Parts: sequence; C-alpha cells; structure tokens
Amino acid sequence: MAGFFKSLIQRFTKPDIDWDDLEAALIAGDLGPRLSLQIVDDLKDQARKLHGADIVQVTREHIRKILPEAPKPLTRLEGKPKVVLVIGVNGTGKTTSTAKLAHLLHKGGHKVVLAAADTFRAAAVEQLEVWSQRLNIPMVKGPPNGDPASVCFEAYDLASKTGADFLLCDTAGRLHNKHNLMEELKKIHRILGRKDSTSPHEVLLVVDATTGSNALQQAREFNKIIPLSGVIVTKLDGSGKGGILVTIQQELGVPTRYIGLGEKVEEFQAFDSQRFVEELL
Ligand SMILES: Nc1nc2c(ncn2[C@@H]2O[C@H](COP(=O)(O)OP(=O)(O)OP(=O)(O)O)[C@@H](O)[C@H]2O)c(=O)[nH]1
Repeated sequence: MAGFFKSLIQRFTKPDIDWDDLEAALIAGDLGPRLSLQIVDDLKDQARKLHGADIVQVTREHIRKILPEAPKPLTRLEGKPKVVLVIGVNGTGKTTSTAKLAHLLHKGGHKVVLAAADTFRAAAVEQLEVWSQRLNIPMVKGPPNGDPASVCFEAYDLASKTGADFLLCDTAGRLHNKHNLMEELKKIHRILGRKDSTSPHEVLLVVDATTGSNALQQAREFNKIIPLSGVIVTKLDGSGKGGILVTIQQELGVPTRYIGLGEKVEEFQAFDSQRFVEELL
C-alpha cells in the first residue's frame, strides 16, 4: 500500500503542480473526493513553493486529524463474554479475520469461543473448524443452511458456561442490497440481545481494501442496518491503498480496529493510526 503514495509524491516534486492531477491521484489512493479536495485546498493556500515533502506533510497532518490517536483493540468485559459480530459482503475475509482475531485474543491469554454462523457456505464452517482445532478454541456450528441466529444463541451459552472472555460470531457474506439477508442479520443481532441486552458488544464490518470506494458504500449501508463499532480492513498487503479506512472514519465516524496483511493467521494486527500514517506516507 505504501508504494502507491511513494510514487504519488515522486510525481509531484516539480514546482509547477497540476492541482487537478494531484486531486485525482489522492482520490485514486482511496482518500475520497472530500478529503482529497481539502488537502489540495490546503496546499494551494500555502504561499510557499511546494515540493514533494510538503505534500507528504500536509497529507499526513490531514489524515492524522481524522484518525483516532490511540488504537482501539478489543478489551474483555467483567463476568460475561464480550460478543463480537463479524459481518460484511462476500469474500472480504470475514472467516479468515475471525480466525485471526481469535488467534490474537487467544495469544493474549483470553478464552475465546467461535460461532460458525456462516451456515450458508459449508467451506466457511470447515475453514473455521480447521482454525478452531489448530488453535484449540471451541467452536459451535449448526446444520448446513441452518439458522445462523440459533448457532450464535447456542454459542453464547457455551461461552457463558465456560467463562469465555470473547464470543466471535462469523456470519455469511451478504450484499447490503439484499433485503432478506439483511433481515437475517438483524435477527442474529436481536437474538444475541436476548442473552444479554448489551450484546453484541462489537459489530465489526470486514472490508477488502482492494475494492476501494465500494468499501465505503458497504460501510454506509451496513451501518444503517446495524450500527458498526469498527471496521476490519483486509488485504492491505495487496493492491489496496489503505486510504479507504481514512475515508470511512471521516464519512461515518467508524474507526478501523484491525487490519489484515496477508493470508496467514499472524498477518493481522490491531490498527495503530500513528504507524499507519508513517507507513502510508
Ligand atoms: N492477501 C490477503 N488475503 C486475505 C486477507 N484476508 C483474507 N484473505 C483471503 O481472502 C479470501 C476470502 O477470505 P474468506 O475469509 O473466506 O472470506 P469471507 O468473507 O469469509 O467469504 P464469504 O463467506 O464467502 O463471504 C481467502 O482466500 C483469504 O485467504 C488478507 O489480509 N490478505
């Protein structure tokens, strides 16, 4: 992802900057039209002759102002499991991210239970099961095409009975414009609320950084159905430029909580905005 911005800076080191070109380049970096225009306006306002380093500095300051300073990793609750619902459109990396998050929490000394509530895709259940066995983390699953809400319901009981710190619920991929699937998601949400009225405590939307502005649209639509408490941005190791997480924060106020940097279970980390800005620029 850093490569994109590096080449951007190299292109704008000459004194006669083409502002439209710069704005287009920032948008291409998934920073969104609003933020890109703000950055360009800010640069134009500055009387001094700009060169590449200034552009980096101004862009960095803008991004810093938007992103929260402190990382917001998941923390446990006292006396009950913290319920985390993992949602998103198809193929963004929900199952992989759920397994990675389970691994990270487990490594941090927490007790985790997994709910394989993607009953639609048998491979997703198998995939999560492999991780659950490998990581030695209990998992609850249902029959193929069974009711995902009842899988979460049962998994909650197991998590509660065994004194787990976290219950992570992987859900099926769904397009935000498919009414029935979104209703199903609301049902999962509602059912979890019956076990503990404050549950789910976290709703994390998984977005694929390589899909650019589609990810913003997904966040917007899912957030209307169920308020999101955070985003997991995957595939930042690929062609994803990372700017999208800044745009989601700016447009919707939803922070990025974790980032995926590869297919391996360790290639996942709590989002740290300071580090992100340094690496991005
Ligand atoms: N390079 C890279 N690949 C990733 C990352 N996260 C997930 N993937 C890959 O993306 C593909 C889809 O991941 P899944 O976890 O199956 O996606 P999903 O959202 O659960 O899929 P559905 O259940 O079909 O919606 C897999 O090949 C993963 O290995 C990442 O951070 N980087």
